[in-house]
Amino acid sequence: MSLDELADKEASSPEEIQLVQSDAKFRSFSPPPIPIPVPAAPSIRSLVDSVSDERLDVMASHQSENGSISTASSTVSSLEAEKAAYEFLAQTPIKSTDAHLVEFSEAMRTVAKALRRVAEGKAAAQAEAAEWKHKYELEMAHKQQSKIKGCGSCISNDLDKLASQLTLDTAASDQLGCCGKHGICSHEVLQDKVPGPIPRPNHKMVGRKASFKLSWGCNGDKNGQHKHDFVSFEKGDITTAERSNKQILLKWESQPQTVLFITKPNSNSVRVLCAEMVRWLKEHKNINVFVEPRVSKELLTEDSSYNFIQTWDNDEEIKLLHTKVDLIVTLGGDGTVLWAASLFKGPVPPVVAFSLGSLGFMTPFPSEQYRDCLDNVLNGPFSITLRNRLQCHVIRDAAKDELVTEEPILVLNEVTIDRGISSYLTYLECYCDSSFVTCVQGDGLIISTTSGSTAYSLAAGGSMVHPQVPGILFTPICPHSLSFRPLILPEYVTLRVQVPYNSRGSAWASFDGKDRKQLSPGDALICSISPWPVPTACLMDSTTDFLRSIHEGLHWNLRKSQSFDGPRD
Ligand SMILES: NC(=O)c1ccc[n+]([C@@H]2O[C@H](COP(=O)([O-])OP(=O)(O)OC[C@H]3O[C@@H](n4cnc5c(N)ncnc54)[C@H](O)[C@@H]3O)[C@@H](O)[C@H]2O)c1
Ligand SMILES: Nc1ncnc2c1ncn2[C@@H]1O[C@H](COP(=O)(O)OP(=O)(O)OP(=O)(O)O)[C@@H](O)[C@H]1O
Repeated sequence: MSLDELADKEASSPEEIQLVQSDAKFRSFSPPPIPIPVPAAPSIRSLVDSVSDERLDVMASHQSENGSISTASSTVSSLEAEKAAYEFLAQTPIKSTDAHLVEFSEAMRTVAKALRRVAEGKAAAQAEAAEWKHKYELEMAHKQQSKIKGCGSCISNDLDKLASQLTLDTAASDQLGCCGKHGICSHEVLQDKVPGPIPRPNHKMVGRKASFKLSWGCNGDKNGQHKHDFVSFEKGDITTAERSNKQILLKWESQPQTVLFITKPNSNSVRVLCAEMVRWLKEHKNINVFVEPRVSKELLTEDSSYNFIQTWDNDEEIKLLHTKVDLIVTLGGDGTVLWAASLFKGPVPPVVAFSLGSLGFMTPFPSEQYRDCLDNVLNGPFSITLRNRLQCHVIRDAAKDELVTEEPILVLNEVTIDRGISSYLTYLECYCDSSFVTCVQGDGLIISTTSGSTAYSLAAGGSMVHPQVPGILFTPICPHSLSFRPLILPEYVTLRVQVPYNSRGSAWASFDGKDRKQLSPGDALICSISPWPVPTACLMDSTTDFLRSIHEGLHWNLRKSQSFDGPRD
């Protein structure tokens, strides 16, 4: 449905529907209710004319569409239609004050329609501008990268040079020369830059990144092959050449050297385990360790021999972390994995999540066996789940410059748009690419990744989806409608959620359950899948870990088995 049709649909008043339904009473058949627009400030005569004309149009359309009613409709004359309209108008007197009100409300609707069109146009232009800006930044980054020849994984002498670059630099065009056509090397994975100005190199954090290779197992055969062409159309027949969702393996090409620890705060058990693991990694594996500033203080206060740990002082240094860190270890629950992911606005190193929380959907590694687990991961190869993230842009109606958008926010679970503390229904207009999806009237809407499908979206009635399935979940929260089922959309679409001007209040967006932002009428939120997923290490493989989580974490479909004895066929 186009915006105009939508606006027209909204503009149809109860009187218009009433008009058709009343009119239908005079006929020997009952046509379905078809809204007949009431003209602005009508005279009785013109109203009658328009009603009889419309009536005839309706008859004509029914004749052509449905043969069974054509005989009855052929007996209806324009005279009868006019008479019917007069009778109806006599039942529904229109006073002159009503006529003014009708005229006034029509004018208001026209203004509202025009305002909405302007807002739509502006939001679309802003989204497009943001997209072009992003493309431009990537293009510039690629140009800069292409100046630097060679590949870090192939020319070891270049590694130090590369480490001092702000991004790990490998021209995309060099990829075949670098690692061959099978697999994606770490330099390809990490070549996209964090958007924004190029940060300066920080000598305090200089280190070497281990290179690795990704490969896709095929029908259980882990042969390291990765086909880029999933679909073939040889001889005009379209076939799926390869199934797209394969278990991905990460194989180190050089030894990982640096591990970043992200830990749940205010937990004694986490603090003790962190200290133990850091020391073990340093003493037994000679690994460089980064920790958060809070943890660095804690460790150094406890024991000055932890002076080998590294940390950061400001956000600029956090932006560089992905170029230094080979692995992230999280100690906590799912919230700690979300926190770790939120630190990386661009590429994310593989995450090894140890379970020290209550549910631990995304934390498959048992902390008691950390030595074996870390040994396996550091030696590789190991399975990973590539968890898509959503990139969310808030676009303010009040933004003076159309190019000015707030920094994008990346979420691993979901972005939620709800009514906040307001007691009014949330009223949100939703678009998918350029198509209108629906208006949400209820407590709000969850736009979730498949990883987030087992979090808030699940609680709101959304389906559980395997994290490797490429999709975006569209789940309403308490919709005031009997028919609003959750949707799953393909991962390549862009969603836009707009707070319309005629909304009674603001909406609030929250990102992975944090960072609430107010969305005033006219503001919009634009979401699409980010090019930077979170690779999480699997204990077994993606599917086994997922099924284990829903069984053990959520007790999915737990029921006592029926006893053997009893009635039989
Ligand atoms: N009604 C609800 O179920 C509800 C309400 C608000 C937020 N949340 C979820 O909480 C998340 C934030 O998590 P937190 O730990 O920072 O907050 P939190 O401490 O409030 O924990 C929320 C719970 O959600 C679980 N969880 C988080 N991500 C999950 C996932 N991907 N799959 C399964 N369970 C998951 C956590 O283990 C925890 O038990 C939000 O992203 C949102 O999905 C859920
Ligand atoms: N490194 C961190 N810095 C700041 N806050 C953090 C950090 N790690 C986790 N948090 C926050 O602490 C809260 C609790 O963390 P987490 O969910 O991991 O533990 P939990 O609640 O014990 O586990 P579970 O969610 O499984 O019950 C979350 O809201 C999370 O955002």
